[in-house]
Amino acid sequence: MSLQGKVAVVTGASSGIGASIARTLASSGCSVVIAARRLDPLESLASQFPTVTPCQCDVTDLSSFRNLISTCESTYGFPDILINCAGVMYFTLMKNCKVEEWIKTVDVNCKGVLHGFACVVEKFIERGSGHIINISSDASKRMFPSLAVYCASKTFIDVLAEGTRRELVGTGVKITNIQPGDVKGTELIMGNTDGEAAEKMGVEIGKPVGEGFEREQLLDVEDVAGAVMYALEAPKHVAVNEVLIEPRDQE
Ligand SMILES: NC(=O)C1=CN([C@@H]2O[C@H](COP(=O)(O)OP(=O)(O)OC[C@H]3O[C@@H](n4cnc5c(N)ncnc54)[C@H](OP(=O)(O)O)[C@@H]3O)[C@@H](O)[C@H]2O)C=CC1
Ligand SMILES: CC(=O)[C@H](N)C(=O)O
Repeated sequence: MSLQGKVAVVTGASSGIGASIARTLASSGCSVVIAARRLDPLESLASQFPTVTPCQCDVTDLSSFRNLISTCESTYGFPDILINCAGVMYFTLMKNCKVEEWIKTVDVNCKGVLHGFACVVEKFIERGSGHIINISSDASKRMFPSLAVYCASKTFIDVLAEGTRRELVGTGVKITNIQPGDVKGTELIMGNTDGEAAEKMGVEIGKPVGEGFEREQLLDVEDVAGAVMYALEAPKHVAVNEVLIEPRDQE
């Protein structure tokens, strides 16, 4: 299915995977509203494409998410596609009780996605079409030490999506979860604080994801954007419900 003329909203588009998805959609003929809390990187990305508009949004705040969808509606029309990509990941050992980081993980990764559903599902059903894509993680499929809360948050997304998908069978609405393994060069672990947990995972706090890994142990952001395109471009009668995409040499 061609994406020419479609309207998309991408959260978490100020860096990493979300920025790559936004670039790919814009290059494929979509009008895109890109969202995150940091406006500067959004504006810089938007300046490279005639049909990309930045919108500051905190996905943990429902009214902020509603404002994002209204901005899209008044600029390009109600979205055909919502990409829930905003997310945080903290390596934390449960014994170190980083409660604030646990709560933030739940707020962004779980509540943020729920807010996205709240803003589009009803209208998608009414229109008989619409596609929600969630950037989940392979951490929803297998547990990693030091990531209990993160794994739980991504499992929440998978279960939410599958439950909603079953409820919506026959409505024309599609929901896809993309479950990437380690992706190179994103800012996901920059703000981590539990040094003991990070050390256990063999990562250095303050460095982008993948420092010191072999090439075949990492995906590029474009690989994840490619998986998103695969799901979006599938024929109308095909639902790509999940895509587990990992680097060749990830254990
Ligand atoms: N890198 C990896 O190895 C993998 C990443 N993922 C998932 O991919 C997604 C993107 O992560 P990635 O690109 O790696 O990391 P980045 O840290 O580069 O991107 C995270 C994005 O989320 C945004 N964000 C964080 N909190 C909020 C918030 N409250 N409201 C709105 N936006 C927010 C950030 O923008 P800002 O700070 O400006 O708000 C940023 O744009 C996440 O959901 C992550 O879990 C999944 C599997 C593997
Ligand atoms: C658990 C992981 O490290 C996964 N690659 C992710 O970043 O979600």
